[in-house]
Amino acid sequence: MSGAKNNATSPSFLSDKSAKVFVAGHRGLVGSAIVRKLHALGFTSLVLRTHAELDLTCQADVESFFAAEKPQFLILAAAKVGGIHANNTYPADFIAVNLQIQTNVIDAAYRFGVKKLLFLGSSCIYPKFAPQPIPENALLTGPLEPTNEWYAIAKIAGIKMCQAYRIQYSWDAISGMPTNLYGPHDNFHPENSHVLPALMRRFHEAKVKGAEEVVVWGTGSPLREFLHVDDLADGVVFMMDSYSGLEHVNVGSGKEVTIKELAELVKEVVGFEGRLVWDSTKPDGTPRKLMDSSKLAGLGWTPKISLKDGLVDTYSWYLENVKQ
Ligand SMILES: NC(=O)C1=CN([C@@H]2O[C@H](COP(=O)(O)OP(=O)(O)OC[C@H]3O[C@@H](n4cnc5c(N)ncnc54)[C@H](OP(=O)(O)O)[C@@H]3O)[C@@H](O)[C@H]2O)C=CC1
Ligand SMILES: C[C@H]1O[C@H](OP(=O)(O)OP(=O)(O)OC[C@H]2O[C@@H](n3cnc4c(=O)[nH]c(N)nc43)[C@H](O)[C@@H]2O)[C@@H](O)[C@@H](O)C1=O
Repeated sequence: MSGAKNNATSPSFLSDKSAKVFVAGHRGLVGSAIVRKLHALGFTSLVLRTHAELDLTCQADVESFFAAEKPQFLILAAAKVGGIHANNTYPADFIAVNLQIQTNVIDAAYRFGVKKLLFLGSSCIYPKFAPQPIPENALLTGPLEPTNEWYAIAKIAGIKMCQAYRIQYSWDAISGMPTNLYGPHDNFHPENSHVLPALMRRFHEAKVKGAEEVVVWGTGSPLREFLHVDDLADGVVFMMDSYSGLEHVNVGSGKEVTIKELAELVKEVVGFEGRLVWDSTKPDGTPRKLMDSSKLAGLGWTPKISLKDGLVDTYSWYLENVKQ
């Protein structure tokens, strides 16, 4: 990353709590956590639009929105998101919708005077067999995991778009790469969600029905790193205030578990007492994707919420908000 004009900076994010901040995707897992965090910090002028109010895949509508609202800061948490099955089943949606949203939003944000933008990618941008823990510079060093390469290609394009606008226009666009996330407002869809909310719902429903077994996908051997979304929101605000660089930044917990260990933990938190049955016809995906988050730690940020505490918090949210 040498030789680039990458020193664009903007005024401190936290110094003006009345600044207009557009949180795109504010009803999702990540966007809602960022809104909670910004409200707790005293931000008074958040700009929020649901998907129904503003379809970010529509360039003309995005332009009209920016022309009218002129936000000063932008956190891009709107995207087409899903677990391994959804990624594998709807590749056209994952590449097209994500390219459309991020291209429209990043370009309009620059042209309509946003001072700083943070783009959210994902740990799936890295090669399937990247060195572990995965450093930022492992990007584009090997083939991607096939189950999510369409989504990953879109996310890589988003990182590169932020870099290109920083280099050509000295514009303060940064990218954060979160690991697998979970928490309140997650998607608990039985097939299209990520593993943690999928298992929480399946164990809960099995407990209520008195079922003897629950099916879990794959072999149980893949390793995953999980971060509570409130930690991510804290990290995003930290980056908005403290990071202005060309390279994307990993945001992880630094702790990994096998899917089998995760399943046992979710089972315990939910209180399901039956057996686990492994469906090895379902894909395992990447064998391991622990990120090296030492760059963010070196800047002064570390996560706080343990997986066990985060699961208890998420299950209590699920009981109050989702279960029938
Ligand atoms: N969940 C995870 O484990 C991880 C997520 N990330 C990244 O974090 C970001 C947020 O993900 P997450 O919160 O989990 O996703 P969610 O699916 O929970 O939320 C996505 C949000 O995007 C909005 N949205 C989707 N399509 C459009 C559209 N065409 N126009 C306007 N808004 C739209 C949705 O709006 P509405 O609610 O109104 O429909 C929703 O608020 C994404 O960039 C994702 O890649 C990265 C790593 C892991
Ligand atoms: C965040 C990340 O999320 C996706 O990648 P992933 O990490 O593979 O995500 P996942 O949560 O869906 O699965 C994790 C593991 O868990 C196993 N597994 C068991 N039982 C269930 C189950 O019931 N549902 C799901 N979804 N998985 C299950 C599953 O077989 C796999 O081995 C990317 O597509 C991409 O979107 C991305 O960036």
